[in-house]
Amino acid sequence: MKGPKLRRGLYAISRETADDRELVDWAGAVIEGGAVCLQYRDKSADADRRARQAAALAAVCRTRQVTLLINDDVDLARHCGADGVHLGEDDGDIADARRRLGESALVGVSCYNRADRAQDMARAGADYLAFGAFFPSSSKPGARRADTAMLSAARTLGRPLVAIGGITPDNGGALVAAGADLLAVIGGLAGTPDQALLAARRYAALFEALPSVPSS
Ligand SMILES: Cc1ncc(COP(=O)(O)OP(=O)(O)O)c(N)n1
Ligand SMILES: Cc1ncsc1CCOP(=O)(O)O
Ligand SMILES: [Mg+2]
Repeated sequence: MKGPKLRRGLYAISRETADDRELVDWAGAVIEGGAVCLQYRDKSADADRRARQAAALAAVCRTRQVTLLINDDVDLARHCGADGVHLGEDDGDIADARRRLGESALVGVSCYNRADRAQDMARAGADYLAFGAFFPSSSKPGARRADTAMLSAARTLGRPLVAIGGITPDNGGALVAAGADLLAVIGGLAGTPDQALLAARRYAALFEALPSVPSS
């Protein structure tokens, strides 16, 4: 039996910060603005900070009933009680993550601009397929680029689709119209908590304005 469900909407990804309070305030603001899913993404080698911050986000997300995924790190996801993990092509496989996290864990994967990988990952049981970067991203300048045709084609795979990379409230509508179920955003949610809240509202509004694209 599957546990947490992935809702359609804004998928907010954290920026790295040494300031725990700033991270928690940001999380509260984007959730208030309508984010349905959060990802803790910290590529630092500071294991104590990662454990502390992931636990803090887990507490916020539990209280607000928002899905929490951890980037890259299955052990951290298990220790903090997150709903699951996000895995890229070098971050381990779905079956191993499920063995370690349990059957009900959510496991989302990066597919970049690769239709073959998306098909393989859908077969392997990914809970969502992420494509991108759709636009230049200052958070990940070297990210491979994808186009909206990939999203439309991936509707046949029957999995929720996530779009990432340089997404703003102004360019995100085209991705939702092309079939994205979630928009994953880092830089567009930067700033003070008030700024993050207002930006989150604008992303969330894109999903209210546009119906979900049926799987073909
Ligand atoms: C929702 C989402 N999509 C893609 C990524 C990128 O994952 P990956 O390619 O493993 O790169 P890093 O984020 O680990 O640098 C993501 N994190 N989240
Ligand atoms: C992690 C990642 N993978 C592809 S683009 C990207 C960064 C997304 O951040 P932003 O929303 O600031 O472009
Ligand atoms: Mg990764």
